[in-house]
Amino acid sequence: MTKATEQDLDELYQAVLERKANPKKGSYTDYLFTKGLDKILKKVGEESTEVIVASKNPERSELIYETADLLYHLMVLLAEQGVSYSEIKAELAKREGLLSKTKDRPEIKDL
Ligand SMILES: N=c1c2ncn([C@@H]3O[C@H](COP(=O)(O)OP(=O)(O)OP(=O)(O)O)[C@@H](O)[C@H]3O)c2ncn1[C@@H]1O[C@H](COP(=O)(O)O)[C@@H](O)[C@H]1O
Repeated sequence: MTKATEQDLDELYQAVLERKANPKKGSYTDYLFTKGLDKILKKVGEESTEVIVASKNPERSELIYETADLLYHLMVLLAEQGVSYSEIKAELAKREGLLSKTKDRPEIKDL
């Protein structure tokens, strides 16, 4: 468990999964699961746009806020679609291996 002032993505994904397994009245996460995939996709789209807009604002706090919103909605999407966050981490780890092998291969460095 990270300290109370931080929440990592594993913990966030677990909290979202827990809410899916045990719906709670008044919970926004429960509201999204009840509305279903199209609503979740709409939120992912909106939050992605908000990250783009925030990136143009010199005030970094807006980008931090909108990125947190996007990551949360992505975790809800993964849970809805039955994809675990561990699978995303495994995919990233595979790429790390791939990219380290490309270091001596300038012709594929842009992969
Ligand atoms: N990390 C989040 C989180 N980030 C953002 N949000 C919610 O996402 C919504 C985004 O705001 P918007 O203005 O875009 O959406 P809205 O207008 O309220 O809703 P829509 O009408 O667009 O559906 C807000 O209601 C936020 O409260 C979150 N809601 C929950 N979590 C975490 O999810 C877990 C489960 O929480 P509950 O949802 O409270 O059960 C806990 O760990 C929470 O910390």
